[in-house]
Amino acid sequence: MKFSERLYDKLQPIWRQNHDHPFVRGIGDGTLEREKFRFFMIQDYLYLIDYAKLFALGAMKADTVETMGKFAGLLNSTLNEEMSLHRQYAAKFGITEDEFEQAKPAPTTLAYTHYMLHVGQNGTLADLVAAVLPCMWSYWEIGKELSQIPGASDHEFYGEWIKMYSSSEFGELAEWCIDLLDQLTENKPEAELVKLEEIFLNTTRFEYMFWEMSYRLEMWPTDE
Ligand SMILES: Cc1ncc(CN)c(N)n1
Repeated sequence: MKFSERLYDKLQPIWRQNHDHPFVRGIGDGTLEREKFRFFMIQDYLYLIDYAKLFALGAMKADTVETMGKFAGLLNSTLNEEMSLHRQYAAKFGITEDEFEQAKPAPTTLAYTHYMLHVGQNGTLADLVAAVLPCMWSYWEIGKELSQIPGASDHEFYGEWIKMYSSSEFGELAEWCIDLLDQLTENKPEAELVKLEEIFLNTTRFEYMFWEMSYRLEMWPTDE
């Protein structure tokens, strides 16, 4: 069994919780309050800045020029394609560039990105890929599932988001990462696989927390 199949089978219960989260359901049926999506977009923009850095670290740790080039492509598509979706939504919400630049990460955003950057900086290439994969893979799964809801991809507000994450271009990037993790884990000892599983589990949990944070508009609990 490929390592990605083992991860997929093992983590289905948490993935289902992501798919069933009211934030995700609300995008799918168009009922999500715009204020929550606005909050999410700003936090996600900050998240993606750090996430893109993980791909730069991936290029550093890659042991072939081909893999290095793929990570460079992922960095480019995150900054210039995925984040352009956020810029388009920002324009719809009237969020200025300044507001994006001045925005501060919420605790969950900070914890999630710092965890990934810690793993990416201190771990192996396989550790890094295990950390970033739930992000790409789960959004692709969610995008595909929501795109099956009649009319969801044509929704005047949330349709663009669903189209981005259900697109074959996004899916190809996720598949490349899945294949890379499978290659990197071939013939690896069980102890190593258990460690990678733990990393993958942690960022899967953070994915759930990110939906929850956005749904609850969670910032720091102190008055400032
Ligand atoms: C929190 C989060 N996770 C995943 C993705 C998809 N790159 C995202 N934009 N934001």
